[in-house]
Amino acid sequence: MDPIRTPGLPFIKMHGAGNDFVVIDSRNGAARPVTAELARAVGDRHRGVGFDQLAEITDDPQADYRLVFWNSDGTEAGACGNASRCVAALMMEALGRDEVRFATRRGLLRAVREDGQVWVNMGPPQLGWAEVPLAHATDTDRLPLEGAPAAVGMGNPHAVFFVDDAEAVPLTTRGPQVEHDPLFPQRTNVEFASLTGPDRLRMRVWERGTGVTLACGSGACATAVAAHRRGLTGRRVTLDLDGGTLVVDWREDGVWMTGPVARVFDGVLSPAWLAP
Ligand SMILES: N[C@H](CCC[C@H](N)C(=O)O)C(=O)O
Repeated sequence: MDPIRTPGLPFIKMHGAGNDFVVIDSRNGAARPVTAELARAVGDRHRGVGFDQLAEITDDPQADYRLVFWNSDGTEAGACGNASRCVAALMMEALGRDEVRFATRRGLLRAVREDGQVWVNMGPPQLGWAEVPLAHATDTDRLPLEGAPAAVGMGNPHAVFFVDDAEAVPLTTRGPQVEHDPLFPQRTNVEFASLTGPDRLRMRVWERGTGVTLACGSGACATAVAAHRRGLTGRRVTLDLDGGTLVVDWREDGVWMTGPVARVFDGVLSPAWLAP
């Protein structure tokens, strides 16, 4: 056997506005190699590859494919907007189509390519307290927490704070405090946003199970929805995140989102590393 080109587990490294992913294709009856332990090991930026989320593509009888999302702490995420866009771009290319339907824990989602941009419909926002989920009945537009954030579910929970200056927020202290607040029985992703122009927001994010990331698609959707509910913006919003700009459009049939997609490299996890 060639000692350098060894077989192993192939993956693709991608990012969407700096929100980075390892994509593993487990379709066609391939054994499902991804476990919480593997996700943690691959997610380690020093000893593994590093990612914000690992997206595993699997077979689904009702859709073109199914997506399973893992955080770098080994927990599963119910939704991931940027990985959904990245994988949709990959699958549109592979299938030679401008539209794909994929299954997630939340249900069937759709992505389309329009004018070279991949848009994903993340579904309608979940605005009831039990859907987010929150620990008890309360107004999701203004939670009884310091800073009165809004709670929005996008298949995963989000707490959105509107602040004068998102740049000034101490993300690494406020983020984990809110993530672990007892009001969120499944913990929460945390966004801080400030209005910078008409229908334009600056947003920074602390992700549940991952920490500070350069962008978060479901977080951008949740923030746009919360901003519109508060009368701060219209239904189509541009969000400037640390790693790039996302556009969200809250339409009749769900919250659509688009932004940049990059395929960075194709790699193979070596068998020796996989089974030391
Ligand atoms: N980066 C993702 C969201 C990951 C959310 C995850 N941290 C969770 O536990 O819900 C996005 O683009 O939507």
